[in-house]
Amino acid sequence: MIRFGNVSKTFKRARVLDAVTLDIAQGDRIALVGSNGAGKTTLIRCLLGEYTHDGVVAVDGLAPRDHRGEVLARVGFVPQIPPPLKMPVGELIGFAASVCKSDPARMVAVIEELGLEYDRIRKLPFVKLSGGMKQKTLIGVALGRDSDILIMDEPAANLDPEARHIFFRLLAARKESGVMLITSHRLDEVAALVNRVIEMDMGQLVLDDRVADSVDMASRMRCKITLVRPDDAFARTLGEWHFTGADREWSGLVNGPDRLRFMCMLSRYTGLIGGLELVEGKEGAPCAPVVV
Ligand SMILES: Nc1ncnc2c1ncn2[C@@H]1O[C@H](COP(=O)(O)OP(=O)(O)OP(=O)(O)O)[C@@H](O)[C@H]1O
Repeated sequence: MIRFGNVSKTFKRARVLDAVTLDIAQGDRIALVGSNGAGKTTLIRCLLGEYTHDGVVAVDGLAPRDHRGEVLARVGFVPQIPPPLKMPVGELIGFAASVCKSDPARMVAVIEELGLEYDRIRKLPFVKLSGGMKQKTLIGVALGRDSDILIMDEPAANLDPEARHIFFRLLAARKESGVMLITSHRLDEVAALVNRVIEMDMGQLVLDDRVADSVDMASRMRCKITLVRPDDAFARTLGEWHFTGADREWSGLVNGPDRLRFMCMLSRYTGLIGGLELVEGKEGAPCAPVVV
């Protein structure tokens, strides 16, 4: 459905995306992770047709840069940084709904579900809302419409715990539709929602892991790691995961819901890992080897 082919982006002389090739299919729910400045937002902006770039970006064969209207008509988007719009919230909702051919009441319903009293904010200029209120309003706009591509750039960063919980519940209800791409610094928070994890580092894809569609909360994974050489930092990290061992041999258990976070951690140390044995099983039951 979405294709990035050898996409590179340079700002002045800084190469921010470096030959990114990635295919995204209908049904993919992707956590896009990576450290600050890795290139996640830039990749998204290329998909939205906002930046010129080298290489190919296509949504069902259409280049977003040349067919912005057609592509954006399919995209619900929550930006990381809210735009500094002076128009009152009510006007913004009315405008967004008319552009998306949606019913403003659907957007308002999401906003209220996230805990905002719409009547109290509808006359306020959007730019004067708090960070969390802006984010709730933008989530309302993105989720209160039909779209088969949902792109969210750190959407939960400013939400209070109750709103985060409701937000992820709303997303879980849309799990079956189209494509979801969500950037987050908290993989644990989105782990249960996604079926693919893509990690970026310095403008490149460094991990593309497809995971089981539903994480079995009761499962656990027995893991044995052999290092090519001892490493203090890795030993400390494994200690934090309650692994035991010394020098080159380490072993421990990883619970189902932590699986993605664990894999992401391992991906940072691939150069150090000489051998990896993963054995999966249910809590209390003997583990059967599935991956060696
Ligand atoms: N408009 C721009 N002009 C110049 N440099 C830019 C621009 N946008 C992004 N960059 C640079 O591109 C690099 C990648 O930025 P990007 O926002 O894509 O990273 P990110 O992975 O989304 O980071 P974060 O997790 O902090 O949001 C950074 O070094 C940033 O300074």
